[in-house]
Amino acid sequence: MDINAVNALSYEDFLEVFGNVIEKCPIIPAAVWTHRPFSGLEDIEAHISNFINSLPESGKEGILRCHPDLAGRELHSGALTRDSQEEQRAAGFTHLQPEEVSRMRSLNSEYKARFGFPFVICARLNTKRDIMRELLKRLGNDRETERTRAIGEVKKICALRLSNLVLHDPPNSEKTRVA
Ligand SMILES: NC(=O)N[C@H]1NC(=O)NC1=O
Repeated sequence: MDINAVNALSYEDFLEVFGNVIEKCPIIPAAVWTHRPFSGLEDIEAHISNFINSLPESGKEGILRCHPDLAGRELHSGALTRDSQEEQRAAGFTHLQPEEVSRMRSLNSEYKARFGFPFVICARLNTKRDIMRELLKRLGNDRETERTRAIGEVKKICALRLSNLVLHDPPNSEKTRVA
């Protein structure tokens, strides 16, 4: 879909397509829709980022809490969103050894007990080994540093989800090619 097609979407259709670019937070694309017409993919991304930045800390933590655990129980129960399932598969979490599953679950619990929100990282940009190493390292952060870090990862996840939905071509390039 190119940006002209995005700008032509009704509110309902926009939400249907972009509703999960921030995991289980359709209110974010719903708020951003008001800013149409978008000049391109980066413009949508910037509006989403500004909206998130404008939230109080409790709102940012709320976004983090909408994310499922990596290698959590939902991975094999079919309860994940299609996006999350695919991202966790890409990082290698669908084929963990039993000891890796227990390690991830115990680190995830430790992290949640320390910060009050789940550990979030962009799975597509990391291998399972990187993720385990980061989880251990980030456990040493303070809550504010960690909240900021995790929201940065939410934005990376969003950028990749958006790039799967919107063509990078500048507007009208299709028409130019056809002509
Ligand atoms: N907890 C967590 O990081 N979850 C996620 N990361 C990602 O790339 N997709 C997710 O659902």
